Amino acid sequence: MSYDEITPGTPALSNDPAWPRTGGWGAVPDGESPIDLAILGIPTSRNSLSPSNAHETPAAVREALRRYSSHVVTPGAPGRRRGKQEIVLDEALTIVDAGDAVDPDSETGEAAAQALVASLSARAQLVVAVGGDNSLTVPAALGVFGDNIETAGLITLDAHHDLRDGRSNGSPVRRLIEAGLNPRRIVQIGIADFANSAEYRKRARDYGITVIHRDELHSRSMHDVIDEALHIAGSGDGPLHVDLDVDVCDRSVAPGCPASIPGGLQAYELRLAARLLATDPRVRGIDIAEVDATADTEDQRTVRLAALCVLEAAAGLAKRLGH
Ligand SMILES: N=CN[C@@H](CCC(=O)O)C(=O)O
Repeated sequence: MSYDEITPGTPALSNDPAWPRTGGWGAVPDGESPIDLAILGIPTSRNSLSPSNAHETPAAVREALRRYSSHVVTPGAPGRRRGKQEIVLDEALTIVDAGDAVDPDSETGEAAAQALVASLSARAQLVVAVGGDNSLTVPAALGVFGDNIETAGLITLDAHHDLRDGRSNGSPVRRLIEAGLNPRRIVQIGIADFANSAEYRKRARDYGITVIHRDELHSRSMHDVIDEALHIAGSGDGPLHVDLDVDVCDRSVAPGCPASIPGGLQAYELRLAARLLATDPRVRGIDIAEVDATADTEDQRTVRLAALCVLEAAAGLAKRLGH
């Protein structure tokens, strides 16, 4: 679908040279020149517990990115007006699009996706992997951790523990622990009632995972929550990976996620979390999971939120790099 098809009646807007659009980033250049931000698609969907066409989402997110400008006013310290800076992401950062991993639902495809993330991570300050169902978190995180899994940490924004048995979108956190990730450096933000079970809650407790329940987020600022998460996940001084499962959001803003429920985070809360996390230099990878573009029938609002999370990650990275 072209940009003009999804915005009928606004051809002038799409052609305004004074309002350049983001996205459309080039492929990874040959050689070893450094990259600031690398994005790729990891289109997992076949092992999803709920039937999902999440494999169609990376392409939809790329299309949605074309709606937005990369103009950002980066905030100063919380509550302070000083320190604000105005930047254009596409000018401040070297951003590349590495395309999509092939058949990441299969074991060999998952290993190849992990290798692709690892190669990007060796060159880029931050890798953003667009899913795909939540099983993409395994190759995305393992690729980012590389040989440093023993010191690594994981932060999830997710309504679910993802500690199920087997291989699905409900098991990536357990699989990462079994691969060697220390569960005491896992922080799960936004775990929701009526979306998990006593058994999986017990697993989280037994592992020593830090759980910040959805209801806690009503009385704490996102800045405070993210600070705590970074402190715990980063305690090994190793690389951090962030899983943004969009089903942590309220169903009204994330209808394209099979498992989003009423009462979740607002869109701005997920966006703020993405930006704050990307600002920290220990965060080397972020994935965006569980959006099924074909179920996003309202007005593409879930795909648009996923695209904005990519841009928030870029804005956080720009701040990290001093822009
Ligand atoms: N990350 C998502 N986990 C959910 C998936 C549910 C679904 O696909 O319906 C879970 O384990 O319950």
